[in-house]
Amino acid sequence: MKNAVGHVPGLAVVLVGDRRDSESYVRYKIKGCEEVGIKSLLAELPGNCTEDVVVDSVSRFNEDPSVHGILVQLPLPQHMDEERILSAISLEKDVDGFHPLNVGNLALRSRKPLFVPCAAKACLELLLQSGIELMGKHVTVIGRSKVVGLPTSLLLQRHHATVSIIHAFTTNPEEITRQSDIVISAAGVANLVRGSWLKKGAVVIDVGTNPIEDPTSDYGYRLTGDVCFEEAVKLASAITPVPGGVGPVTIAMLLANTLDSAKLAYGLATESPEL
Ligand SMILES: NC(=O)C1=CN([C@@H]2O[C@H](COP(=O)(O)OP(=O)(O)OC[C@H]3O[C@@H](n4cnc5c(N)ncnc54)[C@H](OP(=O)(O)O)[C@@H]3O)[C@@H](O)[C@H]2O)C=CC1
Ligand SMILES: Nc1nc(=O)c2c([nH]1)NC[C@@H]1CN(c3ccc(C(=O)N[C@@H](CCC(=O)O)C(=O)O)cc3)C=[N+]21
Repeated sequence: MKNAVGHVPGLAVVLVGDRRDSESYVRYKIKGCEEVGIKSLLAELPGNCTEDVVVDSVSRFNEDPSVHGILVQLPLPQHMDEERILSAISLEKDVDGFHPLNVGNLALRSRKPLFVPCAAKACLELLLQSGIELMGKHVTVIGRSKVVGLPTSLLLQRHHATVSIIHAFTTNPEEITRQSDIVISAAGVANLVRGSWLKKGAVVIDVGTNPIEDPTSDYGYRLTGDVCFEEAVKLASAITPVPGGVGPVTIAMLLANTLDSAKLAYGLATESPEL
């Protein structure tokens, strides 16, 4: 085994524009890096810059050997081609797991992606660490985005769960969730999932982080989940709160992906960890 002393993992974050929520999520990520000894680099670009400027920034981080993970904070400004920018991140540094090849390899059970998106990994980690069996269980994922819903549903299928996916065009979503052993909500709609949507004993994971106005808070808003917690907590056998639930675990998974990437780069690991 090679001596790991002196090897410092590095994470580069590209933040385009000045959305307050994005700025605060990026701050959490950088704080997380500081806490565990990962070097962080931040490229802050103006919202009106060109797509090429963002791609150039990504390319510089691709070339930088001290950087093992690159994250382009989403959403990007409307005028930018998200697909092009995310595809510019080199596969070995795609710690967000959004590169089409990583997504494709997650979908193909005969293959293994280098990195799995952090929020999906966080949901799985919460379930596994809580000793919740997945094989044969009916899991409903609300949302099908590249960031959360899609990778979560793919990852759970790899763990042999039977997965239903609900999106904005699903009629009678509550009929589906009421039959589910586990409900994972990532719709970005405050209080979407009511107590009446759940069967007794269901496991509920609330990924949603929705800002709602709150004049009593320092920032004028506070975060609430997709799940009506007061109702759901009466039925659920286990439930995650917002804040203080999936979010901090997502950050931990980003740090874990960055460490895994550094290990591969320094030859301290030969393949990505099992999913
Ligand atoms: N805690 C954490 O670690 C993280 C939290 N988040 C939070 O998770 C939430 C989702 O994020 P993200 O996936 O990026 O958001 P997107 O807006 O990209 O995706 C939302 C998904 O939810 C679906 N949806 C929207 N409204 C409804 C509805 N009324 N009923 C059913 N489905 C609906 C959409 O369907 P359609 O495809 O049909 O449009 C879409 O697939 C946000 O609140 C975000 O802040 C995100 C990442 C990490
Ligand atoms: N390229 C990219 N990758 C992402 O992973 C990504 C992204 N873009 N864009 C936005 C969403 C959102 N997201 C969150 C991560 C952590 C918390 C989090 O830690 N929340 C805490 C703190 C909330 C607070 O108090 O402000 C909590 O829920 O307790 C929330 C949301 C990652 N995302």
